[in-house]
Amino acid sequence: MNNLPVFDYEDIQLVPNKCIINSRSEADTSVTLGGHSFKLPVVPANMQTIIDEPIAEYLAKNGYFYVMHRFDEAARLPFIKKMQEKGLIASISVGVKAYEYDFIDELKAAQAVPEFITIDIAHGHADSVIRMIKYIKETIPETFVIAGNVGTPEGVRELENAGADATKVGIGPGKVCITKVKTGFGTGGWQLAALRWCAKAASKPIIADGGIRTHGDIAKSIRFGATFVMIGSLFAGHEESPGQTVTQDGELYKEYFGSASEYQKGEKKNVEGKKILVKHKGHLQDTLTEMNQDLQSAISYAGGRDLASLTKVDYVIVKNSIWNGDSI
Ligand SMILES: NC(=O)C1=CN([C@@H]2O[C@H](COP(=O)(O)OP(=O)(O)OC[C@H]3O[C@@H](n4cnc5c(N)ncnc54)[C@H](OP(=O)(O)O)[C@@H]3O)[C@@H](O)[C@H]2O)C=CC1
Ligand SMILES: Nc1nc2c(ncn2[C@@H]2O[C@H](COP(=O)(O)O)[C@@H](O)[C@H]2O)c(=O)[nH]1
Repeated sequence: MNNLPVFDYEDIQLVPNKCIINSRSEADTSVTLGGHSFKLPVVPANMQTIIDEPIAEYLAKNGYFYVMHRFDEAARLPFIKKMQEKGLIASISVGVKAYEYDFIDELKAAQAVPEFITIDIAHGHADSVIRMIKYIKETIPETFVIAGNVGTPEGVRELENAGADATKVGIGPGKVCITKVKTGFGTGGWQLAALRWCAKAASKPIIADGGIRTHGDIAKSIRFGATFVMIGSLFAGHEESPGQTVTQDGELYKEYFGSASEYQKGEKKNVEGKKILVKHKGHLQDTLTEMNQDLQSAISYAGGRDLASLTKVDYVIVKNSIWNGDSI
């Protein structure tokens, strides 16, 4: 562990290879998860200020993966039914409290089995999560289970061994996360190295969660072992984003708060998240389109035609020098 190379997104640059395509539009950014193909290896975070039902429906209809948040518990069953009636993928989140076991039973009884369930817990390397993975797999085995979050190879292995179909890596690298300062723990500041460490132990897909600040970080995540990346802050500022719109000094902003913030919890207990304002930045589809183009360009620099080409490129560690004082 003490010999583990420690770096984060801003410390890494990928090294270009000879280009083999004639146009970036030839590069294929599609990815498969749970037997379904998606346009981009990117999923908006399952947080209340990032995703709501209209966004989920938009993403599913347009070939993008989504994970609905778990904070409107009663809405989940009707949501699954509505999506499936429309022929769309149902992808929801659950916690680990006792009533969530009843909810899984309810899904089975109602024959409303979602294609994807994400077990969404701060400290996912836990017996409570292992029990829930096993219960879902016993009760509704056809559901693809994503479990997390973890930050170590042991965490990945234990959740995979319990039956998780994919694991989510990232403890505390999020933009509205305060876990690292409140507890002293996590992968904040070395998320990319933690991803690499975890990916080496994984035998199933990994979703890198938190800390993505630029579109180039998506390519870097894939280089270091992620199949998907989960992103909050870059999706928080859209016209469609569910967060409250706020005007300050004549500028438009959107609220973005942590799932463990007091704004989410409604009380100041075990708070590990905060609220920030994110600059309003137009429409969701514009960001998805730009991410797609940037990832196509990354694939061309990797010297390939698809995401697999990113997984083998060389890289250099350039400690904190990527910005060189620049900004986008
Ligand atoms: N990715 C990340 O770094 C983090 C993400 N979050 C997000 O915040 C939300 C709330 O998470 P969470 O608090 O887990 O959800 P819940 O409030 O639903 O807690 C789930 C269960 O786990 C218990 N629990 C929570 N944290 C711990 C812990 N550190 N040790 C032992 N038991 C624990 C809780 O009990 P009790 O509350 O009594 O301890 C509760 O029974 C989630 O959406 C999560 O993704 C939060 C922090 C970090
Ligand atoms: N420590 C906390 N982490 C949180 C909280 N709410 C969400 N999250 C995690 O952050 C990512 C999004 O990160 P970003 O850098 O892309 O903005 C999200 O998917 C969760 O894993 C929280 O309250 N505390």
